Amino acid sequence: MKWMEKAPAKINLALDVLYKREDGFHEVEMVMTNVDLADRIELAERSGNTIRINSHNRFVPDDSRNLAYQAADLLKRRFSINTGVDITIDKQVPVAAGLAGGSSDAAATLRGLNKMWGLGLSRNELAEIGSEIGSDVAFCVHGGTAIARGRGEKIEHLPSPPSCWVILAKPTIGVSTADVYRNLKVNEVEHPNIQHMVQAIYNHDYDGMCNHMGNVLESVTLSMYPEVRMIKEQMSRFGADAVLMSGSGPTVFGLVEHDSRMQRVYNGLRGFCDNVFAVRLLGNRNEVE
Ligand SMILES: C[C@](O)(CO)[C@H](O)COP(=O)(O)OP(=O)(O)OC[C@H]1O[C@@H](n2ccc(N)nc2=O)[C@H](O)[C@@H]1O
Ligand SMILES: Nc1ncnc2c1ncn2[C@@H]1O[C@H](COP(=O)(O)OP(=O)(O)OP(=O)(O)O)[C@@H](O)[C@H]1O
Repeated sequence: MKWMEKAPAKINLALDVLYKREDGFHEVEMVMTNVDLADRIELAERSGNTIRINSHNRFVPDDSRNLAYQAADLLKRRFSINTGVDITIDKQVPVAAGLAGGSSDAAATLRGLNKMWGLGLSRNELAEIGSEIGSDVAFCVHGGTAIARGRGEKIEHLPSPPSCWVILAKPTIGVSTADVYRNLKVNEVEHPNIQHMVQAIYNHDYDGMCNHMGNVLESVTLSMYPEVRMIKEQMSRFGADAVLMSGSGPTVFGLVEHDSRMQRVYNGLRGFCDNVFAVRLLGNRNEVE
């Protein structure tokens, strides 16, 4: 029997870092939401007791470094499962992009194996297990739109934001999340107002959402990689309503309300950047059911 799960990408509409903690992680407060760009995960029972990763993408590790592998391994150990699993990853989300592709694959694997192995775990239980793999996994288990706090694992659900187009543009560099956090000087950056973003979402206020986007990690990545700044500038020039880097980057996203404007921004960016996507903001939890 085979199980299919969707693993959608996330963007950070707002990302604030409050302070560096004693465990080396940073205390964050961020508003995250899913977009309609997703990997597809196929899970199949496998004879023997091993986990095998299949992927056609050369940047995706096929061993225990893969976050989907780690998700299966955690469940197997914790619940003494003695059967194997084949995990096939149809990679659509760019790798090392700031879009939580690997975290979402891990989350989809947890959701799928929970069903396949009949574990009966709740979303909260799966998210707690997922947060051992990475800070973004808890959000990805739940999906939708949420405020994430702690190191990213404390999730408070929000309603869906106003619907719009999201243009994603990823320059051909990979960014190390650890490097970006390491280079952040919390007291020297401009902090976004998370409460204003949350209020805009509750009010279904598109302009408010655009006006309160902000990411403290952006200035760090921009100073390390000038090409990210160039893409931001181009996206604004072609007419996106608001433009921001997602997570630790390097992907830049632009929100666009109107279809006609979306084509102009998309076509304009294609001239500068190989990896450009025009997708819808999802933000609805049912998308990962
Ligand atoms: C940038 C974001 O993607 C925004 O959603 C997340 O904060 C990072 O999530 P992630 O990639 O799942 O991060 P993890 O795999 O847990 O951590 C990678 C590295 O980032 C740093 N890190 C991550 C999360 C956090 N709250 N504080 C940190 O300092 C740590 O050095 C850690 O070793
Ligand atoms: N299933 C996976 N898909 C993609 N990359 C993976 C996966 N598992 C492990 N990795 C490794 O993780 C690294 C980061 O990939 P990923 O696409 O998750 O980054 P990201 O989008 O920047 O994540 P985040 O936004 O959570 O920081 C890659 O360089 C890759 O080696």
